[in-house]
Amino acid sequence: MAPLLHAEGLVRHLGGRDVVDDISLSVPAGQVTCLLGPSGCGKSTTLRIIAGVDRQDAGIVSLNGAVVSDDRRHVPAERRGIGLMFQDFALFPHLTVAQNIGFGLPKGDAAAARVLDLLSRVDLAGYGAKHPHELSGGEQQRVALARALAPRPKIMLMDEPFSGLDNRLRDEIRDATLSVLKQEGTAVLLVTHEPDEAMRMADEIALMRDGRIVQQAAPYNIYNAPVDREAAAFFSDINTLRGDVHGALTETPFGQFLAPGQTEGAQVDIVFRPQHVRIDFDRAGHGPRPTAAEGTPARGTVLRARFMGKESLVEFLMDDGTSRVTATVPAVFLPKPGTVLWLSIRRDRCFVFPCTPT
Ligand SMILES: Nc1ncnc2c1ncn2[C@@H]1O[C@H](COP(=O)(O)OP(=O)(O)OP(=O)(O)O)[C@@H](O)[C@H]1O
Repeated sequence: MAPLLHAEGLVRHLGGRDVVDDISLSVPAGQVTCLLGPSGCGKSTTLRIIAGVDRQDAGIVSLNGAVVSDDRRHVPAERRGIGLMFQDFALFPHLTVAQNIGFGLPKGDAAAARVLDLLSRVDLAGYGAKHPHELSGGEQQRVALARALAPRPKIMLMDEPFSGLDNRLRDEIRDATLSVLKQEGTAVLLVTHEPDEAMRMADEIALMRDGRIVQQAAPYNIYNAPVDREAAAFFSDINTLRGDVHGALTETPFGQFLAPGQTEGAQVDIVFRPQHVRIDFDRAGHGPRPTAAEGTPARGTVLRARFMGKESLVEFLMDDGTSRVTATVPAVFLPKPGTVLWLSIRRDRCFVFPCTPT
């Protein structure tokens, strides 16, 4: 089946550079895709081009199998059959909640029934006669969602739709929004700079950097098979051990790692997340035995330990005198600085990348 949204080779020059630099992207029916990346990487510009509120310098946008924008054609935003939701919900202050939701619908019984149905779906049954100023931020967000969904768009384009909300409310509203979008079967392209939000919402994440998509995959795959060190670091803290390649192997305090495809003498980074480090006590200068899964353990000295709420973060200087490793441990584990402990790392959770500047 053809994707609902397909963008091919999008380019946008702004301020003397390509802020969108050859973006290609597809969103299938009913699927949530998150455009994720740091501030300024070009997410919003990409979304605005797809919405039709900005125009690309090169590339094609197709919706439902029909080209809506290329170098000759440009269907305006309001005729693309898309739902739009931006950071500021921009409800009409002088209209009631029901009038806001029904704004884009032809007047009639069907519209009234659709408004009532949406009010109950977003858990605001009975709120139809209120005005936006009488609602909390979370309630206003739900009205904006209902308004965008009212004309039954096949695709919703959302730009940081939860960023104006209180932290405590955000998770709840994200889940509720996702459930309404899934019930309606709407495909979604959602822009966010928060990895947690993308992991929570997305069927697929398109990770952006400097105007390009560097990796597009399901959340599990993007987290567990990042394309490079920066992609790994975008989702959590990471540890990096740098080493030289000799005979396709790299020596580290945790034994040798395979560095396939790397040239002799090149530098590589062995990257792993703090939650994949296991800590053992020192037994008169010995640690645990090496295992196939965890490889050779290495000894380190605690530099600092901090309690972070759900877990503790312990930083080590390894016995080689230069490598530093951070481990996260569930609950409270606060060894004193200077304590000697042994660390093992999950070999299947280590990534070997060509060295990039830190
Ligand atoms: N009209 C413009 N003129 C010049 N530069 C622009 C213009 N609009 C955007 N930019 C620049 O293009 C880059 C990409 O902007 P964009 O808003 O798409 O990024 P973003 O990834 O959505 O960032 P954020 O998460 O901060 O919104 C930024 O560096 C921005 O300063």
